[in-house]
Amino acid sequence: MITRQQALEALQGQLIVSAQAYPGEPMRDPRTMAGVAASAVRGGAAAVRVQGLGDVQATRSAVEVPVIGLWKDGAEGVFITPTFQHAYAVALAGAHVVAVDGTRRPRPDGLSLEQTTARLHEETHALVMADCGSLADARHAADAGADLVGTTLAGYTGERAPTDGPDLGLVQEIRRAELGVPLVAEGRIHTPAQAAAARQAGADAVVVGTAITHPSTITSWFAEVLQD
Ligand SMILES: CC(=O)N[C@H](C=O)[C@@H](O)[C@H](O)[C@H](O)COP(=O)(O)O
Repeated sequence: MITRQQALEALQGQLIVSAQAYPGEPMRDPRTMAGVAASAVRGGAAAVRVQGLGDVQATRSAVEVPVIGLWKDGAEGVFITPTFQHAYAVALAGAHVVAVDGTRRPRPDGLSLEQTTARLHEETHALVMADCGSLADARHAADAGADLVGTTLAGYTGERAPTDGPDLGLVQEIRRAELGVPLVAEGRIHTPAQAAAARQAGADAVVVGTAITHPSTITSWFAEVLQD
């Protein structure tokens, strides 16, 4: 049993690895993704982030580090754990931290982020990570009671232009705003140097997904440079 405080302390200064396979992909299978997550832990990940109830359950059994769970429903608008029911199910599946859409956009169930967070805190032991796309989102999420804020949606919501690598400018802005909640840099961190730069910019923890756990994308990076 990992307590809230232990989960937050375990993440401080650390690498979190996101292991996700997308609909229709060959690796989209809970046992496979739990194995990928466990491999990341062997390599030094202090926590893992996985998608879908089956992957959360399988990963909980496969690793002893905190599990950040989410449930993607769709691929546009508010789709990362969009409603309280999605979030509650992710918590019941065993996630220590539930990652939810942390933007200021209306949620499909009509609840505010604050109501969603409060109900999750009341009804489960899970922490809430708000996946944000801007400083205004992060501020709003911290006010709404989120336990962690992430830059996960930077460049995906129209509020900020997508950057080639991580949006370090947003990391710096959120750090400077001193919101009083841990800040997680996430999104397009593709190299160890970028992970270090995200820490340098003020992130308390860094999530790397694609560059560690998405073989078809990594393969394409190599294949592209060999073509002419
Ligand atoms: C925008 C969105 O849907 N992000 C998702 C959130 O869970 C994942 O698809 C990303 O892989 C994850 O955020 C890690 O980012 P990257 O794979 O760039 O290291």
